This record gives sequence, structure tokens and C-alpha cells, in this order.
Amino acid sequence: MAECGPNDSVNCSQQSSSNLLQMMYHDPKRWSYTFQTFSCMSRMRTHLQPPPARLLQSTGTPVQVYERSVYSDRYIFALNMFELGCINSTEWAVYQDWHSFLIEQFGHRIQLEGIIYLQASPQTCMERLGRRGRVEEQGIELDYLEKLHTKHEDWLVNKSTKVHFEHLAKVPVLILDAEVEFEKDTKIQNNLLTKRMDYFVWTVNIHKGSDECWTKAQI
Ligand SMILES: Nc1ncnc2c1ncn2[C@@H]1O[C@H](COP(=O)(O)OP(=O)(O)O)[C@@H](O)[C@H]1O
Ligand SMILES: Nc1nc2c(ncn2[C@H]2C[C@H](O)[C@@H](COP(=O)(O)O)O2)c(=O)[nH]1
Repeated sequence: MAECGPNDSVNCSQQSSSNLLQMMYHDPKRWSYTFQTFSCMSRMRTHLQPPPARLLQSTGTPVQVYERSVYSDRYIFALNMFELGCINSTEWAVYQDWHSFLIEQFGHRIQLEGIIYLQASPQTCMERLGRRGRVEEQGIELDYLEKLHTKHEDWLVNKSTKVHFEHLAKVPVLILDAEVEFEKDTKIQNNLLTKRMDYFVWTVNIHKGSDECWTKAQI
């Protein structure tokens, strides 16, 4: 059985995270470090929570799936904000210091066993962003999404991003084609679901020897 965790970006308080998202997009130099602190803490809290009882009681090995993770927080968003000059070098050093410290302290409790990369072009993401129509996101430009796309490709496909955790470099990545429109196409949906289930079974088998009673994956 697989279950999605709560949407991390709204995990703490819907109101405060929405305001902070707006503040970050409005004045990124002032608010990016604060935003990454908040988002990373929120993601950490989510990863550390045990899965719901019904997941643990289900047959087979339960799989807990998160939308993003403490690793995409650092290697996608925070790194991008640093490279854009919205997080300064002192803030970046402080962020990396506490991020590494906490990840090492929590050890296997915060490790992922798999990553599912929903790959879509920045143009398609831009179009879907418009469709979703969040007011905070109205000013987002294609160039920003292109930078985020490059970060995903470098980390998950080209493997050229320097990661600081041994286990992370070895985490298997499943790449799914999310470019294709599947909202109303059950055939494509079933095809993607089958690939995802096969992947879950595979990662669960890899981790059968571990003392964890559930598997964690990021989507
Ligand atoms: N593969 C897809 N095919 C068709 N529509 C999609 C696809 N992916 C996302 N969308 C649409 O784009 C919008 C934004 O997508 P997404 O960011 O995944 O939504 P959410 O806000 O639920 O995280 C959604 O309203 C959804 O209807
Ligand atoms: N600067 C950051 N922005 C982030 C981060 N996590 C999410 N986001 C942005 C992207 C969207 O505009 C919005 C909601 O994201 P979804 O998860 O719903 O796609 O927040 C982050 O860590 N830093």
C-alpha cells in the first residue's frame, strides 16, 4: 500500500505558509532564507512523523510518499535562491550547516529509499501553473522555472549536483513522463500507476533487510 503524506508546503499553517510564499515571491532577497528555514523545518517534521495506523496495518510493506523532501529543499530551491543572489553567502553557509547537522543527527529516520521524478518541460509547468491559478504565483516567469528544471535535471538525471549525504547519491530515481496530459486519459494514468507500483515493489525489496517497518519515497 502506498500513501501520500500531507502537502509539505502547507504543512504547518495554511495561512502563514501562504503569506510567506507571497512574501518570498514579492521580495525574494528579504524572505528567501526565512522561507527555506520554514519549508525545511516543515518537511523535516513531515518525514519524521510515523505513517498513519491504517498504512501500517495494511498487508505488504507500506510506502509513505512525500511531495518534495528536505533534499529538494536544499538541492533545488535553496541552492537556486543562493545562485540567484536571493540568499547571501552567509545565509547559505548557515543553512547548509544546520541542514547537514540535522540530517546527520536524524540518520535513517530521514533517509529516502526512492525518488520519483515527474519530468515536464518548464513551458508545460508554466501553463499548468496558470491553470492552477494561485495568486502568489502570478508573477513567476519562465526563466525561473527553467532554472528549477535545470536543477532537477542536474540532480536526478545528470547526477552532477554535489550532494553531501552518502545514502542520497545511491537512491534510485524513477523518471516518469509528466509532459503528457493525462488528467482525462485513464489509459495513460494506469500506465504511470503500473510503473510506479513496480518501482515501489522494487525499492521495498531492496530495503527488506533494513530494520525500518516502512519505506519512504519522494515524488
Ligand atoms: N499530466 C497532467 N495532465 C493534465 N493536467 C495536469 C497534469 N499535471 C498537472 N495538471 C493540471 O495542472 C494543474 C497544476 O498541477 P499541479 O501543480 O500538479 O497541481 P497541484 O496544485 O494539485 O499540486 C492542476 O490543476 C492539474 O489539473
Ligand atoms: N523558494 C521556494 N519555493 C518553493 C519551495 N517549495 C515549494 N515552493 C513553491 C513552488 C510553488 O510556487 C509553491 C507550491 O509548491 P507545490 O509543492 O505546490 O508545487 O511553492 C521551496 O522550498 N522554496
